[in-house]
Amino acid sequence: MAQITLKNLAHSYSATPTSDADFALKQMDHVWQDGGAYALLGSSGCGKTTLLNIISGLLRPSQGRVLFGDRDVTDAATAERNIAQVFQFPVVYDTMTVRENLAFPLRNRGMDPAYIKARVQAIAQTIGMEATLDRKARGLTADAKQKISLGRGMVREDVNAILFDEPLTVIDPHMKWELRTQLKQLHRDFGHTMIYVTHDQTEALTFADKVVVMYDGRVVQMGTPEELFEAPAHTFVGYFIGSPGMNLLDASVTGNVAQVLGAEVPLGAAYAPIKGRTQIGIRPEYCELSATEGLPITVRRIEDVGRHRIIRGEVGGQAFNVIAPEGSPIAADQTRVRFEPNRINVYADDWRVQGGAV
Ligand SMILES: Nc1ncnc2c1ncn2[C@@H]1O[C@H](COP(=O)(O)OP(=O)(O)OP(=O)(O)O)[C@@H](O)[C@H]1O
Repeated sequence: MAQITLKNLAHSYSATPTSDADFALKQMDHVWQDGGAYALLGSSGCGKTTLLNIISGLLRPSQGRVLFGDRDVTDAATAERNIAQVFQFPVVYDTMTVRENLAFPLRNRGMDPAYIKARVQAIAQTIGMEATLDRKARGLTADAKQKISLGRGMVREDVNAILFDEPLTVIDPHMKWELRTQLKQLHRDFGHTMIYVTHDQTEALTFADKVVVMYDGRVVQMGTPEELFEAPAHTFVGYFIGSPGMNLLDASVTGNVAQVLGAEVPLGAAYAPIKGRTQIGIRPEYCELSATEGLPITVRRIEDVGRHRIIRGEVGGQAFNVIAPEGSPIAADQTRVRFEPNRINVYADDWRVQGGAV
């Protein structure tokens, strides 16, 4: 297992990049801790696969270095990096049995047959395939084949890291939940460094200790699910994490007061003068309808989603969402929305500004 360091890393698919826009990955410096479970999350085209391919050695970065522990592996081929990879679609040997498929990476390294037998059995149990161990892979469903791929990715205990590229895409929804939970358990049991690429926030938040959010070729935040929820470092994180995402309103901020749509909104922290486009961000969970306090809101519709209700409306002509507890009455005179001051984040040109004591 190893700590992975990305030093001064950047990548352009163009041989002659001239501007930032030509870089699929903008310059970054990051350390991924040994034994961490990371999810790499972001929308399509933000650079997740590019970054994963650089870590695995499928792609050489146009700038910077990749270190596994103290070893510089920037120029090392994938095979030399001692990693396991699981891709979006199954990679299995059809003519082999499930057992032979799972044992393959261990046999290849000349491991002891008794160890192989026990290890394959343990992995088969984890992926729920003990009963099919002696069946040929040919003829199995896509689900089952992908479970074999996952099992093979996890069978070696001595790898530096396991990289998963959207591995649950072909798995049915119920099984997805089960496999995610098992992956997390495997991480607890064996402590491998795991990097899991996905564009699904539920998948990322349930799997990872640390979620790495990418946007437009940059890592915009690396944090625990709670940090991403409470203090999104970038407006994209606020929008992307949460259902619905964070509300944003243009504002001007002086000290611990924001001016929004001509009204004063108290903030939980004090801010030095801010340059650039200033916005306040507030999660729907921390908003509340009121008859007397806050900004005017026009309610458009109310959605019942089980444990709570989503009130969809508009503030200052912009879409705005409020989450209300299930069963709480909404009166006709509740035409305003108030915010919890301590839960308001302030942004300058999309980046979170740290406030100070009031
Ligand atoms: N081989 C390539 N040649 C040129 N441009 C590429 C190549 N591969 C990716 N890109 C570009 O680099 C950017 C990042 O792509 P990448 O595949 O890393 O994103 P992603 O976040 O993994 O997206 P997805 O979730 O759709 O797989 C995109 O603009 C993409 O068009």
